[in-house]
Amino acid sequence: MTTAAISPDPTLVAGLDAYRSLPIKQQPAWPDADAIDAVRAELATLPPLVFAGEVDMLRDRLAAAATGNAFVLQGGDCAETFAGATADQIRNRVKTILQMSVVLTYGAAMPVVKMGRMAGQFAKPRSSDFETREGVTLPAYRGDIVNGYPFTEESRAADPQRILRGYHMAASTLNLVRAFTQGGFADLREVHSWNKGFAKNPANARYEALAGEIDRAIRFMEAAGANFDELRAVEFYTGHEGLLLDYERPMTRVDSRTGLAYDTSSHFQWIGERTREIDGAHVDFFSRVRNPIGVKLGPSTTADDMERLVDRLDPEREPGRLTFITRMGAGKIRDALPALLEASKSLESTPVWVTDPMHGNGMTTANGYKSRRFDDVVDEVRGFFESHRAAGTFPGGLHVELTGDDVTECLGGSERIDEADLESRYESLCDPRLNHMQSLELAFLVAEELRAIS
Ligand SMILES: O=C[C@H](O)[C@H](O)COP(=O)(O)O
Ligand SMILES: C=C(OP(=O)(O)O)C(=O)O
Ligand SMILES: [Mn+2]
Repeated sequence: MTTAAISPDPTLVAGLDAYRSLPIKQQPAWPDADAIDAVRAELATLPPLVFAGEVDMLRDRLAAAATGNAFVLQGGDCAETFAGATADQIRNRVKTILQMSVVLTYGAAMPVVKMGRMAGQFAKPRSSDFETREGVTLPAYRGDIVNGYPFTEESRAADPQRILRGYHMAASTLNLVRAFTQGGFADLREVHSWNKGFAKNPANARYEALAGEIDRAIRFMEAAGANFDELRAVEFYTGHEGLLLDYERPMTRVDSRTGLAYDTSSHFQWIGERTREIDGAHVDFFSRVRNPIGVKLGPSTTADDMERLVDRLDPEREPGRLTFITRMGAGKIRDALPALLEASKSLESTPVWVTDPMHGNGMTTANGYKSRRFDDVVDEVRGFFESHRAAGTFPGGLHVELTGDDVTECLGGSERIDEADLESRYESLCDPRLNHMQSLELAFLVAEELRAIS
């Protein structure tokens, strides 16, 4: 039986553009208004990157995390780059997320909702609109979808053609992610092979031991007659900061099945700490799409801010619709988070509570690198679990900047990366990421925290 397509409601469509008359932050200064309009028009004709039905499925999965029945793992680069969209780098990131999720699933006996900060994480909010080097001031780098990283006038000028390139890079990244996660590579029976190719280190050895246990359990169950063919494919979702509305708006389409608007640039978008003002463009725009939406909450968030965000973004109080990603900083989380958790109890909303232990823990080293201490990351994660235990709320997920490569960007971990080591392999164009080993170490720690509450 076929169902007739629902035609778009003109009021809904007009509402999607309401943000254009609201205050908006962190957008590029496009030099040519006609050029950006032409790009928006072209983007609106290109196929969606995700299907609305998948978005609905993710909302259901997040509803399970909101109610204590699943855990969300979201990871990937701070800033994806066009040059970094290679098969090797994408595979290493996917493998790292799969490995972390095995550690969490096995440790906590709980389904893990897997999501990349991938296939669209190209736009960056910045503390300053400009960067000065040796007396020369140019526009700040805002991500590959806006301008180039090289410090020249030409490269730093915002170029709308980059939006179309960003779309195509997202499409090819997503295509490979889908191939890996649907085509047998992510089969749980391959649990050992995901560890291959990574340098030997203590976290890998611990992973290998766990993979051995999983293997034995699978062989036992297979011998007992279980059919594991369902393990061949895994659900893997994509998300990125919904920052550049000249990308998000043209990617938003009215679903012919339901007549509702979906931002088809990815399954999930989050609103950043710098763009979450209640009467601003971003909150208005994302209040009108059906995707599950995240909001970053920094240490200055008040209970009132949170309540107003719930009213705007989750008026129906629908589990899975809203995710709060807290990024307080290790020194502040134990003071800032408990009050929000308490206040949330009277809102009849069930947000997914996710910890981002990266963005509140930035520092600059004496030799000039943006970095983070692994110990601070761990401390914030512990503070997150402690606060939830005390409040009786569910710590529903982890959001981290990571790469599957052996970079040296964050300090510490059992490899004891120090300031001098940062010089050997610092590749991020924005914030420092956990490397493969630090990511696995963190997953083991989170699994222990989860086991303690289950
Ligand atoms: O990823 C987050 C932000 O874009 C980043 O932390 C901003 O960095 P900045 O302070 O160097 O602009
Ligand atoms: C910009 C980011 O974070 P926040 O909005 O929390 O600063 C980010 O996640 O890259
Ligand atoms: Mn970042």
